[in-house]
Amino acid sequence: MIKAIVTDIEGTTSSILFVKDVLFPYARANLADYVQRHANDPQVKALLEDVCTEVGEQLSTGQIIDQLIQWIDEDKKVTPLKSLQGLIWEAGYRQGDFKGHVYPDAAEKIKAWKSQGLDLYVYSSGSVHAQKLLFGHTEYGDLTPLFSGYFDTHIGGKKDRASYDNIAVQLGIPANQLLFLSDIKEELDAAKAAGFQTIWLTRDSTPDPQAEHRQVNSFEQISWAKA
Ligand SMILES: CSCCC(=O)C(=O)COP(=O)(O)O
Ligand SMILES: [Mg+2]
Repeated sequence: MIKAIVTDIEGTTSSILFVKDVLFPYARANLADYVQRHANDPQVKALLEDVCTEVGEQLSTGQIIDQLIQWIDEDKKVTPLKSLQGLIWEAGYRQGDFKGHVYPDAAEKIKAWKSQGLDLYVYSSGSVHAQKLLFGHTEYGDLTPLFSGYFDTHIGGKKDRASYDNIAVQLGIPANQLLFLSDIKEELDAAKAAGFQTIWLTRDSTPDPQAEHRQVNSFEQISWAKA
């Protein structure tokens, strides 16, 4: 029996191309200007210090910007980078430069599950702020009221079993009553090791019935046995 669903974003509810071709380039193009203008804001200042801690040395603002750009280019899931990206995307969403992409089948199922009484959570490498912005600005309107909570890399990396142990403890739900949805096998392996049920979104390829986690290419195909 499933009590709650925890979903990934990129490649699962939302297109990889939206993240890679819209969000990441927008953050890259606006990063230097944003950091220079906000370097003394307490929140940004703390994030810039976290970058220095992460690399293990004191860097100038220019060096921090270069490091952040390198991490964007390498798609590194480093917590201060993900937090800064969220702050930069905020302006893009508010100005209407882009909308948060959500596949129609995902939007429909998320609404249906919520109305059936399931609790829905997000677990993404994007910061909680970025997650709320994406689901708050979709072509189906604001989907954030459908979610009961959000997790990002502050709880741990998505390929680490301990992160899923922590999520289950925080939710107060036995892991075997939690369903995790993702497009990345290593994330699903970690969730399964923690006792979660798992479904693998393949989106652009035909599901493989022999795969280690049940594969589907649309939320429409997601179902489970009712105990
Ligand atoms: C919150 S949208 C931006 C997604 C993002 O920054 C990212 O790194 C994708 O991570 P995910 O864990 O959703 O695959
Ligand atoms: Mg993903």
